[in-house]
Amino acid sequence: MQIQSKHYHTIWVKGDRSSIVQIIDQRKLPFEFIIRDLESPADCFGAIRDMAVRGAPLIGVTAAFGMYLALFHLEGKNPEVFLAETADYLKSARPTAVNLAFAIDEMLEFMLQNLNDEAIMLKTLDRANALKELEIGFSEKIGEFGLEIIEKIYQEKREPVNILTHCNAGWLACIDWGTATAPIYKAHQKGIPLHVWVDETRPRNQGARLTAFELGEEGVPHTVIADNTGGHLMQHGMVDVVIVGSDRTTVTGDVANKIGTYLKALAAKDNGVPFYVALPSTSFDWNMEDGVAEIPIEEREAAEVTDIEGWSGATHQSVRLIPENSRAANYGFDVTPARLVTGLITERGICKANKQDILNLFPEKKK
Ligand SMILES: CSC[C@@H](O)[C@@H](O)C(=O)COP(=O)(O)O
Repeated sequence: MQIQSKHYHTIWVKGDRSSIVQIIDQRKLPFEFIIRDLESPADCFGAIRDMAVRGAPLIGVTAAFGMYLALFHLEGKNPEVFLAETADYLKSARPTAVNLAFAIDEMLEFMLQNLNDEAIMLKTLDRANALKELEIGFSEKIGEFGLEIIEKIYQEKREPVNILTHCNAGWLACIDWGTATAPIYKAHQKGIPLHVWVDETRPRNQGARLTAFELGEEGVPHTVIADNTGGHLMQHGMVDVVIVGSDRTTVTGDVANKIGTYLKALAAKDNGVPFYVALPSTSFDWNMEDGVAEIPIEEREAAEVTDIEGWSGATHQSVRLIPENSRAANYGFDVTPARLVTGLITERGICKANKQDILNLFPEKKK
């Protein structure tokens, strides 16, 4: 059963019930469209850890709403201590995406400053909503800058532009627009003919399930491929550009993104295919210099590799994929060194993946 076309944000506060935050549960898409209520920091933690919400900007904003929901659970507690503990707790939900710590730190600072304000509920809600709008605005700007890359390729080629992407860095991951997908949506809206190669993105298949769903909803021509196909396509001139997202990019331009991204970057380098990373400034780690050595890489349950989920008719099923006595490892992300990255598409423009160029774009981050 394919769900009906509908474009939502991926998180919002429930109409007249400001103590309830709602999300689209991404675990059952594209076959089931489920909206879930989050009513506490623990609900937000669970949604992030179990990947009902996922994608760097969205998990940051979900945690921001988690901090807001903490205000409904203050009774009998020391507010300063409880909020600081809640911040640490939410930060521990997933380790790699830096947007999580960014959003939580912003919220904690704001809430501690306004603890004695009788309008703290409203003000904190406004702050969480402002972070949500910030991410949406960043994604849209990324789309405008990234459009220039696709447009230039089309002007030279005069044939549909073939773009390869990995995982889901789309509106589901970013509340609206997406990072890697925003340039694609902008180009499609402008009438530039294009086609997207969608890596399935084992083990959780965010490409096959979510990116393909998104592109289909928007009417963007696309083809889902097994994860190992990209190199072959690049060798045969079938990819004009690779655009991916990022969970954490160092100030030197090393890029952590979904496992398998690094191999795509290597293949792109070997074949002279431009490899772009689209990311908002909230996905930069301004304190890290060496991505391979320093970025914490999430390891998830082996069951995501040993078993595979699918839908048979209206039934959701999970089946074993590997021998009962074989072990499985499940690294969630890898790091693509800056030397393999053609450019970073940010909300302020496109820059090379090196410290000088990144800080020229974000001079306020210079130390
Ligand atoms: C703008 S989304 C960038 C990344 O968050 C995305 O590419 C990705 O790797 C998501 O991983 P996920 O494990 O699904 O949260």
